[in-house]
This record gives sequence, structure tokens and C-alpha cells, in this order.
Amino acid sequence: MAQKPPTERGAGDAAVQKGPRDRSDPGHPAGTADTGPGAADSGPGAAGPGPGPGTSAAAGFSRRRLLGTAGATGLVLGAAGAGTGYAVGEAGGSGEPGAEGRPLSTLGTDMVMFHGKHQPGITTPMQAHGHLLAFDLAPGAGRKEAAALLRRWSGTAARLMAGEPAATAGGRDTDVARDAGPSLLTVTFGFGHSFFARTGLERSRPDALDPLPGFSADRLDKGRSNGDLWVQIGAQDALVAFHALRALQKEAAGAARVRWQMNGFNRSPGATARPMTTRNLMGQIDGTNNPKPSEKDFARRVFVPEDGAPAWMAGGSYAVVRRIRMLLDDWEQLSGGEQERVIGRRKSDGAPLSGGTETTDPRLEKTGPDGELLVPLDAHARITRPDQNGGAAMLRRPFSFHDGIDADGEPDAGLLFICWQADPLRGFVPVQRKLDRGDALSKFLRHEASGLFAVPGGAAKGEYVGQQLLEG
Ligand SMILES: C=CC1=C(C)c2cc3[nH]c(cc4nc(cc5[nH]c(cc1n2)c(C)c5CCC(=O)O)C(CCC(=O)O)=C4C)c(C)c3C=C
Ligand SMILES: [Fe+2]
Repeated sequence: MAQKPPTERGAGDAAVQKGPRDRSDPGHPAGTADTGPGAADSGPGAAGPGPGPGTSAAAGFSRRRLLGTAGATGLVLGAAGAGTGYAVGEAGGSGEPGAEGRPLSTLGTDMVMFHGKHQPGITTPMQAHGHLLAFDLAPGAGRKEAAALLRRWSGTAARLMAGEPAATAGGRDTDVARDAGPSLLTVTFGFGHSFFARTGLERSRPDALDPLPGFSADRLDKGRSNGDLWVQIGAQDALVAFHALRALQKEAAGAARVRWQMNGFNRSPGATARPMTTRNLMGQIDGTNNPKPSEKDFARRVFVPEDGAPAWMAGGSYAVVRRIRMLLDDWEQLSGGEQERVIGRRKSDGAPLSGGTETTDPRLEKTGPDGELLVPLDAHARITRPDQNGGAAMLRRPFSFHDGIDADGEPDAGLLFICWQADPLRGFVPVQRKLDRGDALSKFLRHEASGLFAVPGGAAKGEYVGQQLLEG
């Protein structure tokens, strides 16, 4: 069996563990794994060929090997077993001879379970492709229609994440993801503030969904902000991500309409020679000091506890979504040293300016020969630290975006900043307030859209996301 190369480091992801373990045991059905907030990880490759073209998903993915450690959202699996493999034959452009039957790449076989204690797409390693969509319920649609929609969506998400076709009653799969494996597809569902009035569920609305305060960096477009329902799709393959998007969008027909859509990306797995934290479009290593699932307060920071309120949010999390435009033409005018002082970390390797390596804790009080602080007082990485914000912390799991050139000829590019926390008032809000008061990075950013969504815990097998809210 081919050795699986190590993965990129993702949000909440430490490193890939490559000790394959057989998971074909029917005593461990998908969806019942409650593995705690361990690192969910997968790699750009997998241990064997996935299902070949036309191979039924049921056959192709019936024998699996666990490639990563168990994740909070379920297990990241790589398929191993039958099938002719996909993308077989001559290797195109890689310079490597493609042996008949040997997959060029095996990242397609990586899979996350839909069912579990938490929804997928929170601690799952960051994927290369993402779509964010907000929907508003259609005129006349209420709680009953919303419940039916969430049931349909959950069923489809579970099938697609397992590498199965989207075919629903009377519907036909589009074939867009045909030939591909699940490719670490995740689908995550959330509820916005407005959902509760639309469905007569005001009394179940969490206080944590109260609208975010305004910030001085805000230039918010209301049409691209908030929404009744939120869907996050991530996958290592663009076609797999699009396929899921289309299927879910079509299933919403009659019940909900797209309010806004944003598309993002991250580095492709395997692009770097060794596992690395990803970079953003400013060229910085971004994600270093994310809370790690191995840390004892990780679950407390990211997830609503089992006895938390409201009860339907147990095991859930709150997602703050911000479309943050980067003023790249201005940023790129700065020298390398100036850029580094804005963040307080080196661009080359992400190490703090006080020395060490990427993972060295910054020495905030350390000064240089000129007596100046090495990590400036307004450096982004200093200001955002939990110990500078009364312990406020969040799990950042963003996608970059690039939507072309705007009317001024400037790149419409930046970060789809997504952060996860048990309570936005102890995560995003205090940190953004602090950034507002004097962050060196802020003058290169513009917050153009904003959303806050309650993301319930994962659905048990046979249930759908949000069932406790909608039927409780
Ligand atoms: C309100 C929360 C935050 C916003 C908005 C935000 C925007 C933003 N950040 C970067 C780049 C980096 N951020 C880094 C660290 C960092 N940022 C936040 C919060 C927000 N960032 C936190 C909580 C942290 C971690 C602080 C810590 O615990 O030490 C870094 C340094 C490397 C890292 O730790 O990830 C970079 C780089 C951009 C480009 C951006 C908006 C576009
Ligand atoms: Fe940041």
C-alpha cells in the first residue's frame, strides 16, 4: 500500500497520523463515532485506489481504512479497496510515468462522516475549495417547510460526503462529480437570527445570535450579509464542491432562495513538500496559533457544552463569517520588513519577530538593539492573543477569495474569514473590538459582509441537522 504523504496543517489539525486501521467493522457504523475533539486530519493522498469511474459508491467505499486520527466531527477516512482507481493511465504533466491502474493522486478517497457529535467542516482540515451560501425562506414557507428542507439537505449531504450520487426521488444526478471520490467533502448547516421569526421559533433563538455590534472597519453590504439559513461546503476537488452546491440549491427550490453566495479556496494539498500552515493572499502564514484539538480547553472554546443553552445547540458552535477585502495594492507597497511588523511575525516561516520558529511563543516584552519592541504594540499577532483579550479565543477556518477586478481596477480579493466559537461574545466580538482600536493590519482591510449563524451539533444517524429545534 502506498504511503500516504502528510497533510497540510488545517484549522484545529495537528498532523496526520498514518497508521491505517481497518474500519470495515460493522460495529462501527458511520455516524455513530463520537470521538471527541481530536484532530480530524486527512492527507492529500490516500492509501489506495478509490472507486473507479462508474463504480457504485456502495461498492467502492464499502472497505475503508482509517487514515487520520479521529476528529470531533467524525472520522476522516480514506477508501481502500476495489475499483480501478480514477485518473489512471499516463500521468499528465507530472513527469512521472503513470502505471496502469495506479492512481495519480488519491486525495479523492478522503472522507469525513456526516453524522456525529459535531457537524463536519469545523475541525475538518481546511479544504482547497469552498462555497458559502445563505438562503432566505421562500414567501409562505415556515417551520414545516424548513424542517422538510433540513431533512432533505441532511440526507443529501450524508450521501455526497460518502461519495454517493445526489439522486433524489424523481431527480437525476448531474454527473459533475462522477468519477471522483468524496474528496473530503463537508457540508455544514446553520441558522441565522431572522430564521426564528420566520418559523415562529423566537423563543428558541439563542441570545448568542443577537446581531453583532458595528465596527469601524465595517463597510457592510446588507444583501451579502446574514440570511435565514447558512450552508458551508468544502472539498479538496472543485467539481465535488460544485456538485454539492448544485444539489443542495436545487433541493431548496420552493422552500428557500439563495440570498448570497461566496466562493473561496485554500492551497491544494500536496503543493508543498512538507506539511505547512496555509498562506493567505497577503502572503502570510495564517493559522499558526489556532486552538488545537489536543488542548484541554479546545472543546470549551469552540463548542456549546452538552448542558449548554439552548438545549438544541448542545455540541453546536457559532460561526462568524466576514468577507474581508484585502487592499492588496496598498499592502504590496510596503517593504517586507514593514509587512512583518504589521503582523509581528516573519513572512518566510511565520516565526514571531522575537525569534524562534513558527510555533515558538512570542516574547512580547523583548526589545531590539534600538530599544524598540520586536513585536510592535499594534502588531496583529500581539493584539489578537487570548491573553490580551481576557481569554477570548476562536477557531479560524477561512477560505481566500478572488472575484476579479473592481471598478477601480483593484483586486476584489481577500479572506472569507470564518471563525468558530462557543459564544461570539467570548470569541470574535472582543477581539474585533480590540482590532478596531488600533491594529496595524486594519488599514489594509475592509469588512464588506458579515453573518452570524447558530450551527447545531451533528445529526445522529436517521436524524437531520436542527431536528431538535424544528421538532422539539
Ligand atoms: C476578530 C478576529 C480576527 C480577524 C477579523 C482577523 C483577520 C485577519 N487576520 C489575518 C492574518 C493573521 N491573523 C493572525 C492571528 C490571529 N488573528 C486572529 C483574529 C482575527 N484575525 C487571532 C485570534 C489570531 C491568533 C492570535 C494568537 O492566538 O496568537 C496571524 C498570525 C498567525 C496565526 O496565528 O494565525 C495572521 C498572519 C488576516 C490577513 C486577516 C484579515 C483578512
Ligand atoms: Fe488574524
